[in-house]
Amino acid sequence: MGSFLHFHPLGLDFQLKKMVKKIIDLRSDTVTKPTEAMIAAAANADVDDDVLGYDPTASRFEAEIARISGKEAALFVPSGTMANLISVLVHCEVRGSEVILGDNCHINIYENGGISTIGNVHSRTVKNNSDGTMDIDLIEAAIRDPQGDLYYPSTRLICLENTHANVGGRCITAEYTDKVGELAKKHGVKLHIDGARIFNASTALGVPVHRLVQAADSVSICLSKGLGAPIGSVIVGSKNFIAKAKILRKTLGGGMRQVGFICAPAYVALQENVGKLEGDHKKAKIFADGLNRISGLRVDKSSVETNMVFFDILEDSHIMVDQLCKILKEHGVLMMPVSTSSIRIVLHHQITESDVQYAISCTQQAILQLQSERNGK
Ligand SMILES: Cc1ncc(COP(=O)(O)O)c(C=O)c1O
Ligand SMILES: C[C@@H](O)[C@H](N)C(=O)O
Repeated sequence: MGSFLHFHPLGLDFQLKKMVKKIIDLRSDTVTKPTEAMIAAAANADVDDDVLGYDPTASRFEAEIARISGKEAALFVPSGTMANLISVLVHCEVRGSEVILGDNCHINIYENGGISTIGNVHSRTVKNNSDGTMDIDLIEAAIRDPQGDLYYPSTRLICLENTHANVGGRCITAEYTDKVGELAKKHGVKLHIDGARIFNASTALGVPVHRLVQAADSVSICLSKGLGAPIGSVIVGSKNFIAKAKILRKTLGGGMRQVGFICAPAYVALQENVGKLEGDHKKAKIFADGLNRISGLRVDKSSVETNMVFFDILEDSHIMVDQLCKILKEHGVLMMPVSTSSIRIVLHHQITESDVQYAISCTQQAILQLQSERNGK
């Protein structure tokens, strides 16, 4: 799977809005709009100053997500990027720390190198396999020898990502995570899971979230992805870890006052949308099958485990990704180019099965249009 090209929000010009009645936004599961229930929850939230004291709605929400994840405590933060940044920096609070992470993971590619530029943490990448894991023996080989501290950074953390976005939203099993956790303990290092889509993994594997993250010392969980909240992520971990995370959140400017106003919609998302994830996964499989029936396109069906579909435009089709996305945009279908020959689509609860069929049909028509233009017909 490629990484994103220069990602610029696909701005919608006025003409586009005139031409189509509905935008089918498949760029990400981050694009959902708050539901009426979420808006009502925000408007009626019981709030207070969460810096001077605590916001009651935030506290209730944090307690609930700590319970679900099987951890002692939780902390609401504005984004998944901040959740990962804070988690890594708390684990690696000693100068000269190093984190081991996948070469294709979100923290390594899409978070502006914040763990280094802000946190002075050195990162050491290990190749991500096509299923999102890293070979256990390669992780162990990357752990620095404490005897070499005159030369080497000190390994303090290993990061996993579940589901793994850049390999297609694939799930990491509890058994694999446990093995990495055992390795971490053996070497006295900690384990963080970027669980932006951990609920998708839980749904697809049929394994509770608390079991998937049992071996982790900390987890970041996004409410703003497939769960459909407008804003927010949560860090879960021990009480001591979360206490340190709360201070660092404030240091980073993430201390929020009446935060219940945005926790309330996130709470609604947690209560109402976990059950919809299975439908998102089903729509992804339907989409993948539909694309595979279009000549010139290919989807590796084995990689479609959750709500993401990456598809390739075959070289002999002579079709450019940007050409295809442009025509689809004119028909109200938005997709995310991830390389010069592949495109990502992400399903979410605001995409219907008929939207899926319409998008497949538009893709088929666009391909035919481009091929006939190329053949000069
Ligand atoms: C796997 C993963 N982790 C972390 C993030 C960061 O979340 P946010 O966009 O809320 O910063 C994302 C994307 O949004 C993601 O896909
Ligand atoms: C763009 C990327 O950062 C985001 N996490 C997504 O999956 O859409």
